[in-house]
Amino acid sequence: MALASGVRFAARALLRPWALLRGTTLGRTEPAAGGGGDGARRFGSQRVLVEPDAASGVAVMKLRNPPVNALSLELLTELVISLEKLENDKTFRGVILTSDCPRVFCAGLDLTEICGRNPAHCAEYWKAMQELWLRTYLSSLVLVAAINGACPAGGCIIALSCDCRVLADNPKYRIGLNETLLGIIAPFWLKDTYVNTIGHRASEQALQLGSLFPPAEALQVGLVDQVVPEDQVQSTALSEMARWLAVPDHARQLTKNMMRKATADRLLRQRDADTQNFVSFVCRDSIQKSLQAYLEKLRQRKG
Ligand SMILES: CCCCC/C=C\C/C=C\CCC/C=C/C(=O)SCCNC(=O)CCNC(=O)[C@H](O)C(C)(C)COP(=O)(O)OP(=O)(O)OC[C@H]1O[C@@H](n2cnc3c(N)ncnc32)[C@H](O)[C@@H]1OP(=O)(O)O
Repeated sequence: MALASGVRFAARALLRPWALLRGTTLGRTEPAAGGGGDGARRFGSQRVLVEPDAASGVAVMKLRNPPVNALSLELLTELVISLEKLENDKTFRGVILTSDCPRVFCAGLDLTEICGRNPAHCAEYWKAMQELWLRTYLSSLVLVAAINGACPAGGCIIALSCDCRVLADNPKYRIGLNETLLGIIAPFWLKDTYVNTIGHRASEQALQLGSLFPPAEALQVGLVDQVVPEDQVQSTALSEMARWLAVPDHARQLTKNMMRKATADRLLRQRDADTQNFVSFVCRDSIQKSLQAYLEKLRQRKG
């Protein structure tokens, strides 16, 4: 698809400067425990584990950046690269995104990447965040989020950019965009994604209040498509995947593109300005103070 290859090109251009990733071992392939043939070989990187099943054309991609899968620059980069690898391999038609960390799907932005960092680092970090969103939101693959833990803010961004969301029924696993409670603001493209998913009024309310929805409410508002017992998240995600894969790829992909292109284009048109806004916003003294205070609170709150 022309758009997808355009984004792919942009991703490659953007990714080049990150070649010197700290401690990254990309492209490693190893047999899965107890696995045998090609379909059981897994690959990935330090922070993203990919379990491909060639027979079904579905890969399970697990975030593993303990303790809470905070979106560090490395994790963002490794997610983009792993997804690109699967997109370039015609064997694969779908990806299930899930967490390898207990109780947390993804804690959102790694606040240590934007607290006390210089503007150049914050800019590099935000570009990586934009890239992951563009890459997932416009992916030609079917993406199903198997949300097996808490899913605030940036975690919710990842889930929202998938085609379908299955959430484990545990009251501790709340999902939503809680940015305002940290004294920060969701960027326009994230707001757009929220509105596209749950509608204008519900987004207006949830964004201002920084609502984190427990499973039943998340289902009711349309933030997730299914809520199931924790031990059925993976199997339900696979059933959902089968439903989406029953549709011919070209028709589904063109329809996805038709539904999402305008939202993505809005960011593509003003990506640099969005980065500058982010940097000047988070580097303000007052915002740095709120982020530091929030991090401190998180560190003191145990259990
Ligand atoms: C006017 C101009 C406008 C311009 C606007 C432009 C741009 C907009 C600006 C910003 C947009 C940002 C969009 C996205 C934002 C985000 O994602 S912000 C991050 C939000 N995330 C959260 O609020 C989640 C915080 N974490 C938690 O609530 C919990 O940790 C949990 C995920 C529910 C898990 O709980 P639990 O299992 O109990 O684990 P702990 O709380 O004990 O945490 C373990 C350690 O992990 C550290 N940690 C947790 N979250 C983060 C994080 N997000 N970043 C970094 N570190 C994190 C926590 O401090 C613990 O560390 P220690 O073990 O104590 O060292």
